[in-house]
Amino acid sequence: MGQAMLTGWNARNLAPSAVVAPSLDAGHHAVSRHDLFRDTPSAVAALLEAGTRPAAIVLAVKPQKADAVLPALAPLLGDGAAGPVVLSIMAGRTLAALAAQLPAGSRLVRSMPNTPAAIGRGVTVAVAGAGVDTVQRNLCDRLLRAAGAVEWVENEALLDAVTAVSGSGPAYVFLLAELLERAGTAQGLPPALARTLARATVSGAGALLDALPDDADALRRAVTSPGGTTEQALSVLMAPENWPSAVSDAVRAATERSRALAG
Ligand SMILES: NC(=O)C1=CN([C@@H]2O[C@H](COP(=O)(O)OP(=O)(O)OC[C@H]3O[C@@H](n4cnc5c(N)ncnc54)[C@H](O)[C@@H]3O)[C@@H](O)[C@H]2O)C=CC1
Ligand SMILES: O=C(O)[C@@H]1CCC=N1
Repeated sequence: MGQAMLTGWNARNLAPSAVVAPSLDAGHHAVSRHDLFRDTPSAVAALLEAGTRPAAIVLAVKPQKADAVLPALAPLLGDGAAGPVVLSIMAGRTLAALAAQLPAGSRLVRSMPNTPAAIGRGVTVAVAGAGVDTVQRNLCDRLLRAAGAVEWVENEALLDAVTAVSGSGPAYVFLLAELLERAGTAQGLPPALARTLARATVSGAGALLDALPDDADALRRAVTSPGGTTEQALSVLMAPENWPSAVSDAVRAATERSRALAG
């Protein structure tokens, strides 16, 4: 996901210097390839040796790796209140859990992006922790907005359901493409044609949803001729025990998993 975000920044020509908040010294980098170092202590040492103090540190490791990575950031954070803003994209990991492993007063933002970030079509929800100032919040907003839309919320508890809907959501859509391809092949389509149709249908429908102001249910109804083929398919999919309960159960399970990853 960190790579997808960096791809998004690069695709939009947001070089590190371009995302530095105007009020910060020119030598301060909001993001650099150091962020991609796999070895956090080495990356921290390299930044300190270069005299570079980042304006933001993006935490994009697995939540399960956080315990190993967070303490290694301390030399960069110094006195937390005066240090860089730490922008986490880790699922589940709460602001309180992050704060407990970072110098006192560290300025923290928790966010949940999704993988369409790689083409600038992601959507992220973010929540700012105590003490994050306007400059830091704007910096995080610019970093996240380079990857797509950004929504800020005040209530951190919403992040678990956000993770279940939009963070994990692309996987549900890709699964639909997989299942459509498989079902088309089962109905006799050559596999290559089934693949082409499934991909084009999922991406085309998504693009239509994006391009038109209509609600999803209106677009669905527009496809559905009375007595036609779509109606037959939807009578299966929309049966309460099928997609309505499956999607609801899936989002509930993901929400609960996010809560369990709190740390
Ligand atoms: N994959 C997704 O769609 C989304 C993932 N996230 C969050 O992003 C985070 C990363 O998830 P993925 O990108 O899926 O995992 P990933 O395994 O693709 O990426 C994790 C990265 O962390 C690096 N890494 C591992 N140990 C490290 C260390 N000690 N120091 C520095 N880097 C280290 C790995 O080399 C790898 O590049 C997770 O916290 C996840 O919850 C958030 C939104 C969406
Ligand atoms: O599966 C996960 O835990 C991460 C968070 C949202 C998407 N991928």
